[in-house]
Amino acid sequence: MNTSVTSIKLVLLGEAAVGKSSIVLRFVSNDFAENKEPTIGAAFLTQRVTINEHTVKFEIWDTAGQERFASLAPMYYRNAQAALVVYDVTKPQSFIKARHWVKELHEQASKDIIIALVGNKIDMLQEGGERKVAREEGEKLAEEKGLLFFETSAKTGENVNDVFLGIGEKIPLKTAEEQNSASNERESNNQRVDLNAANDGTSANSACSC
Ligand SMILES: Nc1nc2c(ncn2[C@@H]2O[C@H](COP(=O)(O)OP(=O)(O)OP(=O)(O)O)[C@@H](O)[C@H]2O)c(=O)[nH]1
Repeated sequence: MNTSVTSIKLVLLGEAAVGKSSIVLRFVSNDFAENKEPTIGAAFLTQRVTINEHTVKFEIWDTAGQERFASLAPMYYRNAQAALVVYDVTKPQSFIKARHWVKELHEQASKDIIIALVGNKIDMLQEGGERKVAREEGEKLAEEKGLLFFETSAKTGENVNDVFLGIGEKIPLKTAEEQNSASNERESNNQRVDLNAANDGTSANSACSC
């Protein structure tokens, strides 16, 4: 069995209140909060999972969706190996915003970034909420742009783990030596990220004024 750990730097992007932090909370703590406070700046959390007998450590940057924080996003996606672009299936405007994020990532992020398009809050459809973004619209965008596609509910947990496992399965699992040299390279490119990453297993809400 391969005992090396592959770290995957992953960023979440999407309009405010689509459920980015809730998806992370479900994945990391298997929990949900009805009235979650908006993220300020960004939050950092980690979670380890086993994929094909290999340990993968997700280093997760959960960015704030509010417009006033939009200029900070490049700092978080610049060296990311994976991104979740999240929208709310009951909010068409959030799907338009998701399209913009996909375009920006393809123009500005690492050329081999793995992107998952995630339509969240599908539980609301069972509770009388009206679907405003058809599943086919999401699938079409994902197919056109080469993205993974999922519909999720952070509230019930439906498909949330599958998003992360899907990403983990797409990223080549590295040997320990390759992993060390990749993280050294990332360290020199982005010291701020790795300073925060030292807080393994904790979450940090960092109000960033940079
Ligand atoms: N019904 C339902 N509500 C959800 C779901 N995910 C999140 N919410 C609710 O939607 C609201 C916003 O969720 P957040 O996780 O804070 O959204 P966010 O995208 O991180 O928001 P910002 O931090 O402002 O960018 C909260 O009240 C959550 O409880 C879901 O899957 N279903």
